Amino acid sequence: MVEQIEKKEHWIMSILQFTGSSKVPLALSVILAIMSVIGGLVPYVAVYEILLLLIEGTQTMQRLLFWIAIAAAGYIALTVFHAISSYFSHRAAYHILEEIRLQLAERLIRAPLGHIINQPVGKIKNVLIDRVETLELPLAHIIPEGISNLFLPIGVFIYMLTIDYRLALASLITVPFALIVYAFMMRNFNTQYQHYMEASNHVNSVIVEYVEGIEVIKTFNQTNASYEKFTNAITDFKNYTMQWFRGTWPWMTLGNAILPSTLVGTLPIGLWLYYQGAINPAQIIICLILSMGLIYPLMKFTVFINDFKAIEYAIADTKAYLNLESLPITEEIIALEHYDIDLNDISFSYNDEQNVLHQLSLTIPEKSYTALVGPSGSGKSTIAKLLARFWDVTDGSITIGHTNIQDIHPNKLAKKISYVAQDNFLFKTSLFENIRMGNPQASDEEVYHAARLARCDTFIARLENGYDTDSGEAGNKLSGGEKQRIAIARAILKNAPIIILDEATAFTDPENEAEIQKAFNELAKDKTLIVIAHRLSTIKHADQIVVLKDGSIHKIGTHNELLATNELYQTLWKAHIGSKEHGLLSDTNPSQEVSLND
Ligand SMILES: Nc1ncnc2c1ncn2[C@@H]1O[C@H](COP(=O)(O)OP(=O)(O)OP(=O)(O)O)[C@@H](O)[C@H]1O
Repeated sequence: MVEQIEKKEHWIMSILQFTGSSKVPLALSVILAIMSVIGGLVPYVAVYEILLLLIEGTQTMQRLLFWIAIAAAGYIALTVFHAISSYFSHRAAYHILEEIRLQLAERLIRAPLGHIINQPVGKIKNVLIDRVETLELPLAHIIPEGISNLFLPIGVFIYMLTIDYRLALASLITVPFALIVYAFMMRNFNTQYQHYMEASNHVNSVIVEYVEGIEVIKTFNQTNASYEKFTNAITDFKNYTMQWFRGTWPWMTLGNAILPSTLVGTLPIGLWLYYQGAINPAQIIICLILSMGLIYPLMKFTVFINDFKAIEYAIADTKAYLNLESLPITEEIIALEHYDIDLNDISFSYNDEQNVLHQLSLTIPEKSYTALVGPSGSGKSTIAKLLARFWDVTDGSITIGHTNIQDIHPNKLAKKISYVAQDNFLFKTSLFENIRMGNPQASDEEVYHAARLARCDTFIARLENGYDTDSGEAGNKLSGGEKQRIAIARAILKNAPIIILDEATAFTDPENEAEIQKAFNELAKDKTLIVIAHRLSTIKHADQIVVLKDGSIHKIGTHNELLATNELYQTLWKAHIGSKEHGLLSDTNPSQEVSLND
């Protein structure tokens, strides 16, 4: 993700855009941090005054107590203002993180769903959780600590100038030398940091791949090769960071040794001025003390240089998602009178280069049953996803009830279509709540009824906690077919007039498959049904079967018409029957075969 660092806008400006209602806490945090710095200067002044009293011999208990009280008040102000500044900066930081995450979630919902599906889950999670989280620490700490580490030395230096400007300047004698060393150390910082981020992203993706693919790795006995890739990535990352560290460490040590050696200037010059009678003992003592503490806060501030880079990269990654194009959304609510679907001369390309659908036209009458068949890659799933507006068509239009789906508000469209995929996602809650998601207003009885219609009740009853079983716990115990039946129950509850069904390719259990068919039948009653068919025997009774080839409609007809006249359909049918005979498909027992219209 390092490829597109946002150059146009500085990250500070980007962060300010996310501050929203936390602008006031943020401003308060800055003001209080400055007040804390001023409080931090007071004890130095008090010590100087006490020194003066002692050297001049004018001290009285009352005067000494007065300055001690002033010093204590300054110290208390430093601590209290710093603490409150820190509180406000944390509040602002959490608010900014919340704002960024909400905006990201909003943008993900508005972006073409296909774009999101196309992204590796690990990458989105990485940005939404980890990258955004990296902002918290620096954002919360930069204001109170950054301001005090930067402004306290500046304040101390100004105070030294008021005591004796020559000693003040003498305290900076080492700074130019240290800066030269640091400049040398930082000469490749941007490039090195970019490489570091690349290496870090690589190692993260290899780890995610290793964990996600562990089943395949084991099945195909890839353990050694994959483990080697995994360990190599980790070792390479370690080697890279070590090499970077080795390259900078000597310079850092040298710079850190030179920078705080302020006594190199203040001690000889101070003594010389003292013997010249140009300054008094109080001036030399306080300047020596101040000069010794002058540089350390500045050195602490350098820690933030790394944090600034981390923020810059996190903001760039975040903005890459925030800048995702969003589907044009109409706010107008159009009432749909009926649900005929028309594909008018549609073409579609996933990558703006090559069309995968070519000027395709199709009419799907309301409450009819349409099956999409064709060789792998012919465009069946693409059509289904375009109907659900996961993407917008590149050319042409799709209408429902003569209304272009682009003119239907996405929430409304979502209400009208149930998309039952092969790989059905169960949310991390009970199976009962997973079904209820189809219609959050549904009563408990309606949920049970939908589950019964979708033939879920028997297998759910087998689970120890029944409907209350957590989906995570149940996930491992449920077959793909059983999960699909949960999705069907959800869709039955939703009761949308249009059903798109991606028929599962691989269910080996004939009993399960017959149950799925029965569940489909319940779902399909009185609905416009579009099935992406992988098993032709299940769609024999479809009103129309659309045979697709290379992204175009090859032929449309009923099963019998196509079997009699269409060569491609005959081939597909033979292949299907062949695989049945060879037991590759489960529906070997004709008695189990239940058509959708049975
Ligand atoms: N997300 C995607 N990004 C880019 N290209 C894609 C994407 N999904 C599908 N394609 C391409 O679009 C074409 C049509 O694919 P599609 O998945 O619609 O075919 P299909 O008929 O459903 O195939 P299958 O029966 O194997 O599922 C194929 O060439 C495929 O490689």
